Amino acid sequence: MVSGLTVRDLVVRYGPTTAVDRVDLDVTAGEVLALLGPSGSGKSSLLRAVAGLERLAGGSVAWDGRDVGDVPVHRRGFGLLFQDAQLFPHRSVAGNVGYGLAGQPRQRREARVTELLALVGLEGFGPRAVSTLSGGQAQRVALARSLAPEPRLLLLDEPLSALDRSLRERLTGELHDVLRATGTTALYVTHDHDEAFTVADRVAVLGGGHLVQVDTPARLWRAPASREVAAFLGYGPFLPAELTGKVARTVLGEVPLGHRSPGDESVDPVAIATRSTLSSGDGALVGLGPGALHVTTPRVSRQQFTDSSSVDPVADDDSIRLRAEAGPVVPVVASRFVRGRTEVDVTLPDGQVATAVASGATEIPDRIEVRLDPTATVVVPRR
Ligand SMILES: Nc1ncnc2c1ncn2[C@@H]1O[C@H](COP(=O)(O)OP(=O)(O)OP(=O)(O)O)[C@@H](O)[C@H]1O
Repeated sequence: MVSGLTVRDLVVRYGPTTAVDRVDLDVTAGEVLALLGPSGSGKSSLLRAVAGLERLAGGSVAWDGRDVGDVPVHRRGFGLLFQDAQLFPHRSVAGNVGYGLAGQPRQRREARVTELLALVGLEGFGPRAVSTLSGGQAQRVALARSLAPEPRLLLLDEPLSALDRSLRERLTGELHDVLRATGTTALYVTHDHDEAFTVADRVAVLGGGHLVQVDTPARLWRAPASREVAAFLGYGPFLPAELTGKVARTVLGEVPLGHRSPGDESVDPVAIATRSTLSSGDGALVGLGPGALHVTTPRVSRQQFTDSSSVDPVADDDSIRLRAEAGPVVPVVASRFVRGRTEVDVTLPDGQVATAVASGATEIPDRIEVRLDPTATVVVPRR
């Protein structure tokens, strides 16, 4: 028997707009799957269709192999958690958390409410009026309320997006822990890839209503299927690359393709799997991830290092060696000191602007030498 959620060929339309276009998706029991994508990509429409809040224009939604298309929202056994906590203002915190347990004996209900408040870090908050809660506390109460009836599937739509960044980061970790501790099966809508990567076992990327890629966070990060996915995850700029057998050659240097010699950590097996599917005729793009460009300090102070174009490649043995070690020297656009390191925006030889990093607070001249770290790049098809 198929266990968990099965979505097949799902279509959601609003008049002429197709918001979800023939999507197939599986969430197995106990799994947390994030739906990630830019604004308007169809995430909420897909989630609402699973919940029963949106009419299906095509396809099916099933739980444990049974179609739930005709089952009304409140009978699906699915819990919902939205961006706005939507707590009942005239009930206490305990009254909110216990709302879905109305049919249970009082003692059992109270014990469950206490247990859930402890789980979300709000021990002792039961008697509080919800109007006295901070945004983060209110969202935790909403989470406890949605978990109370032990839904077989929890549907979360941007549950943290109304909170400020530091609180959001903290609650993302807590949410991960709570969902695991309760063994909750969940579908989690977010436009924030850090949030998706922290909370989910697998991430489904949507673009224009289509499912573009589904994978574990680590595999998605290391081997995005296209430039669009890579750009959405934060890679960029993208450098045109010429594929020559075992490397992708760019203006900043070479990135190894589907090949690794023993002890060579510069390409990981996941990246190899993707990169080996690129064929040399198609051309490729190398996307720069965070930290892919380093500001380097020339080891030898020579005139050649101030402008790489002035290096004579065949001058003498020494300069050939130096040339091989040097990266391009590029003009600096701007620099800033962020989180203990210096980020430097530079103009690459092809005119694109990229960010290079230097450790610590470093004095940055007008032109710097940069070097590419191939382990922080991705190679994607050019089309
Ligand atoms: N009630 C509606 N009526 C008409 N069009 C809608 C409606 N809801 C959504 N849409 C459209 O459907 C498409 C998908 O919207 P949806 O809200 O599912 O995307 P999303 O990825 O969740 O976006 P966001 O992150 O901004 O919430 C968009 O083009 C949107 O304008």
